Amino acid sequence: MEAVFTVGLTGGIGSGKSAAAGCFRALGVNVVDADWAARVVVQPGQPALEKIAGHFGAGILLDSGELDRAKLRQRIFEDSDERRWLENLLHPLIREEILRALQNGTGPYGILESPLLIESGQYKLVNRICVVDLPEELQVQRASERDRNDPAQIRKIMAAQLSRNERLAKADDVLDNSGPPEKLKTQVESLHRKYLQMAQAQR
Ligand SMILES: CC(C)(COP(=O)(O)OP(=O)(O)OC[C@H]1O[C@@H](n2cnc3c(N)ncnc32)[C@H](O)[C@@H]1O)[C@@H](O)C(=O)NCCC(=O)NCCS
Ligand SMILES: Nc1ncnc2c1ncn2[C@@H]1O[C@H](COP(=O)(O)OP(=O)(O)OP(=O)(O)O)[C@@H](O)[C@H]1O
Repeated sequence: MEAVFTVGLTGGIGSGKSAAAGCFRALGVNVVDADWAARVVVQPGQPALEKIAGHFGAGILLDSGELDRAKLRQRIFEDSDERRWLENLLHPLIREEILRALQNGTGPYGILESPLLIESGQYKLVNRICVVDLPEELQVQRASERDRNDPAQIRKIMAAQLSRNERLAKADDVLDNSGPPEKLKTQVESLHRKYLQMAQAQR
C-alpha cells in the first residue's frame, strides 16, 4: 500500500495541539490523535488493562472496570520508573493503533497529533514535524485552567516531556500559539496549502 503523506503535529501539554488539529480537520485532513489511541488500548477487555491492574493493583480500576486515569496519572508522574513501565507496555500498542488509523483514513494527507511524537519514536511514522509553540508559563496556565489541575502537577508532566528548545530544534514547521485562536487558524491555513502541495508532489 502507498504511504500517505503524513505530518506529525506535536507540542507539550496544553500547547494547543487539539486546537490546531481541529483547524486541520475542518479543512478535510485525516487527523489521528495519539491520546485517543492511548485510550483505545486500555479499554475494558484489552490485555493491557489487565496487565496494568496486575502491576499497580486492582485499586487502579474504577468500580465500572475502567481505568482510573486520574489515579494512574498521579502515580506515573510521581515515579519515573512506573512511567517507563507503563510506556514500555503501551507505546508499541499505541503505535499499531495509530498505523491502522492512518492507513484507513481518507483526505489529501494525514496528521498524527501526538504530545510524545519525538520522545516515543513516533516521528518515524511521519514525513515532517510541525511543532505548536508557546512560552512555557503560558502552557502551564492554559493546561491548568483547562484540566482544573494543580500547576505543580502540570509542571511534573512537562518535566517528563522535551523542553521547548529541544522540541523546536526538531521542527520543520512551527505554529506560534502565543496569540489568540484566530492567529493560530490563519497559520494552519497557510501550512495546509503547503502540505497539499507536498502531498501532491509525493504522488
Ligand atoms: C496516565 C494517563 C492514564 C492519564 O490520563 P489522563 O486522561 O489524565 O490524561 P491524557 O491521557 O488525556 O493525557 C494528557 C496529557 O498528558 C501528557 N502525557 C500523557 N502520558 C505521558 C507520558 N507518558 N509522558 C509525558 N507526558 C504524558 C500528554 O501531554 C497528554 O496530552 C494517560 O496519559 C496514559 O495512559 N499515559 C501513558 C500513555 C502515553 O504515553 N500517552 C501519551 C500519548 S502517546
Ligand atoms: N490561542 C489560544 N488562546 C487561548 N486559549 C487557547 C489557545 N489555544 C488553545 N487554548 C486553550 O488552551 C487549552 C489547551 O489547548 P489544547 O487542548 O488544544 O492543547 P493540547 O496541546 O491539545 O493539550 P494536551 O496535550 O493536554 O491534550 C485549552 O483549554 C484550549 O481551549
